[in-house]
Amino acid sequence: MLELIPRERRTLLPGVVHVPDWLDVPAQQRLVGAAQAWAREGPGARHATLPGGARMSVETVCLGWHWIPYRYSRTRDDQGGSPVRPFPAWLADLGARAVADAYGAPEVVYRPDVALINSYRGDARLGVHQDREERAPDPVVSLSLGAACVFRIGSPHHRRGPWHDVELLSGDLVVFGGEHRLAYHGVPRLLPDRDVPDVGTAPGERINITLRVSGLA
Ligand SMILES: O=C(O)CCC(=O)C(=O)O
Ligand SMILES: [Fe+2]
Repeated sequence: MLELIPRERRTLLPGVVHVPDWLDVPAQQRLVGAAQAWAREGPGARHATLPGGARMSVETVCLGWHWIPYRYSRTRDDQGGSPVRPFPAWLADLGARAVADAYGAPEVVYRPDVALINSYRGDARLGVHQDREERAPDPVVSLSLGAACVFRIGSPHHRRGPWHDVELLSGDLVVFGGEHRLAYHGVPRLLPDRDVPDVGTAPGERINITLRVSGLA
């Protein structure tokens, strides 16, 4: 169905920008194809295990640095120890365009070297957390593909809100940085009843790609 109410680009909080429909459908299809290939390579995507023993409901594959709750490694230490897949230059270029567009700052230099590709299915969700394993101040880029979701973001200081809840649809971009680089955020639920363009995700699946600058060497 046609989207009747145009969704506006919005600054949700200082440093937090939502750009609806940033990726056109062919670009979304290319990213989904790449995400599926990454998720199949080597030991593949996995449900990471939290320090308390709980298994995350999202399935994740990493590029550049392997994220294990809560650290980065060059090797997939919770999957047999093979080297993490390299971070592709084209994805860094896409990240740089995302930050420049979101912030309206073409001069900004942004060289991400980590990607987390999360697949959400069914009741999968992501509890509120900070992205704080990085050692660089650069923003986080988030690209949404497939099923819609509620994305929740608040302040860097309060784990329990108040929250800004925003619906993310396939093709949407969110950038969070500046004074909200360490904001608590999460994905409380998918919105399975929304129409989804045919971008190649499995039925009901949402894929999110987050790009970050690790600051690690
Ligand atoms: O799926 C999303 O939109 C957010 C993902 C996220 O916060 C993360 O991977 O750290
Ligand atoms: Fe996050």
